[in-house]
Amino acid sequence: MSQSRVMMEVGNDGVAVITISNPPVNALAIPIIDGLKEKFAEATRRNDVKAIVLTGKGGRFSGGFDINVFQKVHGTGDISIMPDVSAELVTNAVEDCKKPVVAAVEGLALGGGLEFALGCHARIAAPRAQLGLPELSLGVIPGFGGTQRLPRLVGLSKAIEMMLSSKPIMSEEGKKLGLIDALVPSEDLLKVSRAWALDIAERHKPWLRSLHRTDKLGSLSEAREVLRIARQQAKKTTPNLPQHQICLDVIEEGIIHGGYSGVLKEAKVFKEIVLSDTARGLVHVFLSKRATSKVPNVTDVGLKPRQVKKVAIIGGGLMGSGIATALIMNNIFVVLKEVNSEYLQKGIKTIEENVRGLAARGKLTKDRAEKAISMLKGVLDYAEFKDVDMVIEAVIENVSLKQNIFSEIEKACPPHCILATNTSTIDLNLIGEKIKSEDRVIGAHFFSPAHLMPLLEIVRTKKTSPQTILDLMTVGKVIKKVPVVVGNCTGFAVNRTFFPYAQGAHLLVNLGVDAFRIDRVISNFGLPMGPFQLQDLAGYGVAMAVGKEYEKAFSDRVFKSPLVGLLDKNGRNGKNNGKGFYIYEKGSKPKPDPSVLPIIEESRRLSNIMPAGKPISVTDKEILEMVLFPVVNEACRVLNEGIVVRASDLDIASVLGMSFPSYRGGIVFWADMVGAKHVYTSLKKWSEMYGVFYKASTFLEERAIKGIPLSAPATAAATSKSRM
Ligand SMILES: C[C@H](O)CC(=O)SCCNC(=O)CCNC(=O)[C@H](O)C(C)(C)COP(=O)(O)OP(=O)(O)OC[C@H]1O[C@@H](n2cnc3c(N)ncnc32)[C@H](O)[C@@H]1OP(=O)(O)O
Repeated sequence: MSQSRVMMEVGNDGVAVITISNPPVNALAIPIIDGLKEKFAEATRRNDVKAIVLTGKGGRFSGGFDINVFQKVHGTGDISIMPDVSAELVTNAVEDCKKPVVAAVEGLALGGGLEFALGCHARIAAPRAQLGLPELSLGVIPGFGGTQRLPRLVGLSKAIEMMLSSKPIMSEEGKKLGLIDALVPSEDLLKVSRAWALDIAERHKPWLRSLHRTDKLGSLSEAREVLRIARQQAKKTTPNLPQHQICLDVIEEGIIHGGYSGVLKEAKVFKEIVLSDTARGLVHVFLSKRATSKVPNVTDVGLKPRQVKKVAIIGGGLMGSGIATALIMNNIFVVLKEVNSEYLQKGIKTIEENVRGLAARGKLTKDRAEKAISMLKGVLDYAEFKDVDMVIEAVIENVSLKQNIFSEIEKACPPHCILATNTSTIDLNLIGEKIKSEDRVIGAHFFSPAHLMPLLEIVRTKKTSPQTILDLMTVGKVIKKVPVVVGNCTGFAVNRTFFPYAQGAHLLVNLGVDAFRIDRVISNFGLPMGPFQLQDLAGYGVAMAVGKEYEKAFSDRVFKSPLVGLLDKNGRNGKNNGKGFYIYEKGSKPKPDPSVLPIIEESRRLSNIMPAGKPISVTDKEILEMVLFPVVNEACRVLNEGIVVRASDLDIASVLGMSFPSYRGGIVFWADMVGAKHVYTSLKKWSEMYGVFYKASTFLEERAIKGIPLSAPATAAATSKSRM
């Protein structure tokens, strides 16, 4: 097996070309590592081999160590699965090889892939190859010597920037930095690399071992200063991520005690950090994100996605204009329909501002921005709908209005056209009730701002055809979203799961807990802002409108807080009108607004739930759990009802739709780390103290009692209830 995946060919020139072949990205799986060990040993041994070229098949050098192995380590806790690559292979077999080794890099060299190239004696690259060490984004640090060799090739500051940001550079920049020795057209890559390797063998070119170089490191005091500043910055920007400080410590070891000492420390620390909760969470998110593109009976039944070239959007409000922006920026023609020219012009203006704003921030070139804007056409009737491939309705949340629109578009659009709605709450069966083509009705639930937020929740009904789902998934990918296919229910997967989030926070405030403390606890946990600041941002109108929907759908477990109504009555509408829980001043962080306190007091008086009229006393941990465990509880109901294909889809949806911290792996993953039993017993206790809002779901109760993880696949009984 290993032999078939790492190939070696020895040419008449005496150069052995060792090729990694593991499509699609030539990940360094364990058989590949074994194959590399074997081929390097053979090439070193053979007398007819003068020099070696290491390359990857299919236009990609390597996407790094096989991330699935991390998952196995996490599942088993057995770190011995990890092979010794850093010392035994990259250092001893490659860098200290008796024959020169040149890396021929094309497409990408990431993580362990780049680390192999760093261990070679020269690196020749094709244009636009991505070079990077993204390990920190997986919660680990580079483990094949990257923390030592990269600073020695590109300088300390640049190496730290590349590792801490996890962002790759292009081979063109790599050439300027000295990471790449020569940049050559793809077709010449192997030819030039072979010649380069022979030149080293014949001493026409220098035989450089990266680990032995010191010329780019600067003096010890300069290096210490660079590290000090990097540590300070990392502390500020990534306070919950241990891998950043650890990576800097490992880099420092090599600077003080020499590269090989650094390599040894790196290997030791790597084995510890790979087992950290952060690595578990981030690896889970990486693999789960890719799993969302596998939808049973949709992506595995041989259907081919049809191309969507032209989309009509009905409604140019905040959502409609954001969706239109996302589409035109990715080369899809958009027809924007509004009811009158005033609204239409407003919608078009918003879209143009969105696109030009992105160009101003350097996200796309001016030319690309103008091209995108030219792909938009505003209309006031349905004439242009005759050749659209998809319609996305994005009008206000009104059932009969949506039903009328669906009847009209069914007549105006061609028979293959996807009929999508961007509703965030209304039952899709209701929206499609009055038309014949219910198989083409689907939810395209974007998150605001739609041109920036990465999640696309695709809502299917029992009648939606697999082709329609596949086509919308494809559009999602074209516009660079992560499409997650979910079933139909109030709030769908994300908003439904998170409806108790704001309610839990309100319940605590009404029990006497300080609102600003709650926000602090939640943002320290890793969400970008707490629930009250989030409500300020969305405006209280949204909170009141969706609150009513949830009261209708989940009357057995909602908490009705008088607070939002009171804020509204007092003329407050959050950030919109500058009167929220916080004071918003340009250029400074939001500050708690003391004038909101009497309104909170009034709410407490009205709700009258404080035990014996006194505020409850809780720890920060309890605050966190009293806000998030009800969310976990609702997630359990979503899983039980089969609203998502797999638990990890809900993790991805929570990370991308709600900004749940990715390093905690998503809502279900986090709950399993905390333990279903603890979630259940806590909820049980609080439901006895504070009422039905905390009542544990049967799914949670069963799993807690039986010791089954919440993420374990549903039982046969539950599957039969699936809404997918
Ligand atoms: C010890 C070492 O220091 C540790 C390491 O090397 S850790 C690994 C470091 N490398 C990385 O983080 C790179 C991770 N991969 C990526 O960023 C992207 O996959 C990529 C830029 C390589 C390619 O992106 P793209 O073309 O959009 O394809 P993408 O869908 O992401 O990946 C294609 C397939 O390759 C898989 N894949 C990509 N990189 C992988 C890796 N390092 N290990 C295992 N599988 C990998 C993906 O899971 C996906 O599998 P699927 O088809 O079954 O869903």
